[in-house]
Amino acid sequence: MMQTHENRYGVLLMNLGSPVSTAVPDVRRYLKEFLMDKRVIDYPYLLRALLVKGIIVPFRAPKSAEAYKTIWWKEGSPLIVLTEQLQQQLQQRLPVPVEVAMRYGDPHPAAAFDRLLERIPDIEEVILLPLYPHYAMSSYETAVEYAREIYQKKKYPFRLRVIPPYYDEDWYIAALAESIRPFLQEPFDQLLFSYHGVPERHIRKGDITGSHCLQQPDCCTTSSPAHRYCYRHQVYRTTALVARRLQLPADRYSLSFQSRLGREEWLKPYTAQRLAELPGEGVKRLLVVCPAFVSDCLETLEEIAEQGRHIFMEAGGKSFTMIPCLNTRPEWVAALAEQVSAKSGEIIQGE
Ligand SMILES: C=CC1=C(C)c2cc3[nH]c(cc4nc(cc5[nH]c(cc1n2)c(C)c5CCC(=O)O)C(CCC(=O)O)=C4C)c(C)c3C=C
Ligand SMILES: [Fe+2]
Ligand SMILES: [Fe+2]
Repeated sequence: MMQTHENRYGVLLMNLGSPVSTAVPDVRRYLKEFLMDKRVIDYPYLLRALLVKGIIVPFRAPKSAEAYKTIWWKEGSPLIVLTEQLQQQLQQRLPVPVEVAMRYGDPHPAAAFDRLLERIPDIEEVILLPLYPHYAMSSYETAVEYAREIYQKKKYPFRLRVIPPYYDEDWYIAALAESIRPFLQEPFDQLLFSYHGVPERHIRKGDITGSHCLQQPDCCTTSSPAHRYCYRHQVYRTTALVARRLQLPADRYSLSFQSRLGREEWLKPYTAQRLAELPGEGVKRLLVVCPAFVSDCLETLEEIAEQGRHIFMEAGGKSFTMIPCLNTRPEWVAALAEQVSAKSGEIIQGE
């Protein structure tokens, strides 16, 4: 690849990560790393260690391993395979190197930074593109802070630029809405936007005003500087913008939160509960989309497409259609390529 001054940069796609296999010890190792993250389970270290290593992981690892077995592909974890395919597709559209890193497990961000440096020894900038459209302490924030820590510790010679959360950006909304549009051609009663949940406490903790989030029912639709870090506001916004673009009336779509873990109150309504209730409310033909995930993964392929479908059909549903994540849709790849080329992100380090 011929390097001019303008293209002495590289791209790093960052996603969550998966276990290396569906064997219980591998799932245990992955869950430990994931749940010991202080931004995921944000209790004091000793309490977190006791809870995670003593209670959650021993019970959850065998169950999660079984769940992973139902969705695993011959090439590996869908999340990893789809992220690598996205990398390859993006690479075909860009004149600069594209690498992948995961927040948990492999490939590690240090290995990805090293590869970028190897591919362009005089590289000036790395653009970090988190594959999370919304800001949450347990997703976007932990990925970016982890990459930043490694970047600072290893004193890399390039700048690090980060693409901010894109939950309300036209290029993301257009790609998401157009991925949904073909599914609206068949008769349906409602489109459910199911987002990964987080504890309500995380939302209050991230409130930079200290007095806005979850203090009144309409906090997320009342303008506030807190929204920059409010996951609930951001998913409401994505939903409203996609619905507007698709001209969906208010009674044809709704929003819920999935994947709750533990006993705390998480964002509501819970997806599993709504799936059990919807048929009784006359919603018999359901479409489901999961916009918190860019790549299909355990939480879409197993929790929604398998378990969620079962709950809905048992409750009297007639049809359940799962809309795939953006994965490697050409419009999505093209939109990402354009964003990266525009270098519109914030320089977080090395200015
Ligand atoms: C306290 C626990 C968790 C929080 C908070 C959380 C937030 C969060 N997670 C994602 C995206 C993904 N999570 C995935 C799996 C997964 N999530 C948790 C726990 C929390 N997530 C666990 C324990 C697991 C592992 C599987 C299981 O045992 O249920 C995945 C899929 C990974 C895969 O390999 O396919 C994704 C993706 C977001 C976006 C988020 C906050 C908004
Ligand atoms: Fe999760
Ligand atoms: Fe809010």
